[in-house]
Amino acid sequence: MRPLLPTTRPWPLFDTAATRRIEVAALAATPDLMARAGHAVAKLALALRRGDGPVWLACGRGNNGGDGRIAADVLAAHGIPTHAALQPPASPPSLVVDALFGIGLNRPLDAASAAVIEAMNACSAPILAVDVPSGLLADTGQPAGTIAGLAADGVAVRATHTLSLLTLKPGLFTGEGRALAGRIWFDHLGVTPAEAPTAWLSAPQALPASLASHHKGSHGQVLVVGGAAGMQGAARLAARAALHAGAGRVYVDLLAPNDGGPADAGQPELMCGSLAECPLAVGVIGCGGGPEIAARLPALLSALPRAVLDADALNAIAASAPLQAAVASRAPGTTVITPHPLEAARLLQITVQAVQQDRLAAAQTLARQLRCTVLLKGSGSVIASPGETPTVISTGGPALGTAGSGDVLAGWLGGWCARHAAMPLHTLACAAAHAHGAAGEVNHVLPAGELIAPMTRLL
Ligand SMILES: NC(=O)C1=CN([C@@H]2O[C@H](COP(=O)(O)OP(=O)(O)OC[C@H]3O[C@@H](n4cnc5c(N)ncnc54)[C@H](O)[C@@H]3O)[C@@H](O)[C@H]2O)[C@@H](O)CC1
Repeated sequence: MRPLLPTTRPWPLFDTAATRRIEVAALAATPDLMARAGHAVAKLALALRRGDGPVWLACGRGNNGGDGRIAADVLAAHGIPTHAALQPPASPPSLVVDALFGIGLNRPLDAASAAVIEAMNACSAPILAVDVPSGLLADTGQPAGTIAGLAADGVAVRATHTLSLLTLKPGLFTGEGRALAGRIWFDHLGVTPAEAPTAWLSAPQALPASLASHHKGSHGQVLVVGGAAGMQGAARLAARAALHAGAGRVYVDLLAPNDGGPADAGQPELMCGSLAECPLAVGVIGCGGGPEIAARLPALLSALPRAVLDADALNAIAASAPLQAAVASRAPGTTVITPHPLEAARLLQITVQAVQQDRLAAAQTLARQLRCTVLLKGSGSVIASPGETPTVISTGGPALGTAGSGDVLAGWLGGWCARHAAMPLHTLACAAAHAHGAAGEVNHVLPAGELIAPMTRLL
């Protein structure tokens, strides 16, 4: 057994309904699934235990608790002191096994359950969550919350490790799931699902290498339109990213007066240009665009063959039904939008909380409404396109939470759309988001422009 991430292969994710169907189908041939699950938990528990104290197994009433009770028996058979109860042991535990709730959690927590979760979180020992950290919804990666009036709303186990059993669940990889699950392990219990996945978990994607005969004309053009007064850096970051992603030519159309100056004094390869000069370019539209971008959008949306729409372009589209219709009427497979949760909320006319409550559903709804690829940013970015199984990005971290990081992603994606013109936008969006996330997995502050060099090294 080894931790799942980082992964070199994509993994299928299955929501609760699919997991239950898989479980029913598997139980016919493999009636000892729970014994397998309990043994897997015990095996990992043995490896994670720190010190000589008892292993505290907090076991709920359902099958998640059943896994925990079998693990307790296996550990005891190995001579490990165990404490299978909802109250903590008298002496500090060497490991906490959270087997309170798994995929069966389907309503807000009551005070008693919240208290058990808080007691687990208060332990200094590592916490191994069985299947899903208790309190977290397996489908969405959001805490189930507590019944009205409890102070501990949103309480969930903060696991150091989670052993996902039978299937991998989407909620472990998006929303709060990434923060609560800790290091994720997986045991398929010997079952190969026949179901189509609910979503895919991303892996690095190899893109086609250039041929020796390729030249700058083969590598496509990008036109970045944005950079209103005071926000020109956003457009320049996007343009630099497009350049380093390998676009043959990158033009910048700054919305603030540039008085004949260079597109970017620090990056002489970038050129000034406009829609009239490069009508066949991939558009990267909206980075630092301000309200001024709205007036440019109708012409850009009707002319450019491929477009990445970001930031203020999305705010303008959210505020205008004709612009929404213009996006939706573009040819299928030619448009990507890259909203963060607030931009997605504006586009969907719902709250940010509603977007975050079910990020997969929000991205899929937007993709359907605007008939385009949606890259919903945030912890566990989600890519959805009409007719495609969505992808959850397995990379990323808080270092990406800085101004300009989204501009780099939009520009990079635009660069890849230009260079790899034959590849589907959905694939390119997944690949770009994965690479961007991988570059951001550092434990130090990372100004957005400094994402570009590690992304280049990942090529
Ligand atoms: N059946 C099997 O053979 C297998 C079961 N597995 C385990 O079984 C788990 C699913 O088991 P269950 O379907 O029994 O579900 P759980 O064990 O997650 O919990 C179900 C129980 O909790 C109750 N409940 C839900 N939300 C509650 C709340 N907020 N407050 C209080 N009670 C609440 C439900 O009414 C139900 O009684 C998986 O997560 C996994 O750990 C896996 O080991 C795979 C094999």
